[in-house]
Amino acid sequence: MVVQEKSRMEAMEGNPQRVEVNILLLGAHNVGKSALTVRFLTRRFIGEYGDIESVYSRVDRIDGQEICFNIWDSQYAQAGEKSSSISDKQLQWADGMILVYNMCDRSSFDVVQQQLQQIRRSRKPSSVPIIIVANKRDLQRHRSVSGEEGRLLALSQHCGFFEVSAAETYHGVLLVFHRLVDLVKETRAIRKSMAGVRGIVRSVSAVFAKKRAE
Ligand SMILES: Nc1nc2c(ncn2[C@@H]2O[C@H](COP(=O)(O)OP(=O)(O)OP(=O)(O)O)[C@@H](O)[C@H]2O)c(=O)[nH]1
Repeated sequence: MVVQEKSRMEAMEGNPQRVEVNILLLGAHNVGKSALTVRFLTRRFIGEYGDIESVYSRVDRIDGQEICFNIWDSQYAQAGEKSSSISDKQLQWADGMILVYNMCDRSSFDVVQQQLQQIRRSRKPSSVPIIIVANKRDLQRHRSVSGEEGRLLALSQHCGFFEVSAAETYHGVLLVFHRLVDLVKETRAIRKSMAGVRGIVRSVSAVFAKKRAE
């Protein structure tokens, strides 16, 4: 009996389940969405990136659990192109989002605020974890958005916040993706327990309704 319990515990600790997490990268043109994606996937910064919108995958083992990152590196439409709004397909697909701006370009910070508003209008607040990323930290001597402003926006919108340089370091970028996975897992756990509570409330209500009818 004791042996059985031990092997069950070992199986749980080894957790063979693979967790899939869909991450959508948003933000204005040229802020470094592809650079962050490529840095995370390959550890490299290659300098120039094509204009292809794609979904990439990478599997990592975090705390003994296999995590499959699916990353949608979106394209921001430039002036004269089609609408730059986030599509319903993107909103439905994403388990978590990374909103990127270039700390040296204030207009890209404005785009993040607009995109946040669009997300909040289309989904229930706090239903999707979001991390705001100020990129190009290596150029911070030219910064036009202070760290304080970024942090305040993140606080007011219940988002995570990081300042990174896709050009300079892999570690900071890794932290962003791993933090988002933690938030997605927390959100899923909350949803699951809420569903459990709703189920109990429904059963109790049904019992009382039956008793009243008798
Ligand atoms: N100095 C510096 N340059 C960066 C950094 N991240 C990206 N870049 C450069 O910024 C430019 C735009 O990077 P991309 O990753 O293509 O930007 P994007 O947001 O994917 O752009 P779109 O796909 O057009 O929406 C490229 O020339 C990159 O080399 C960074 O952290 N520091």
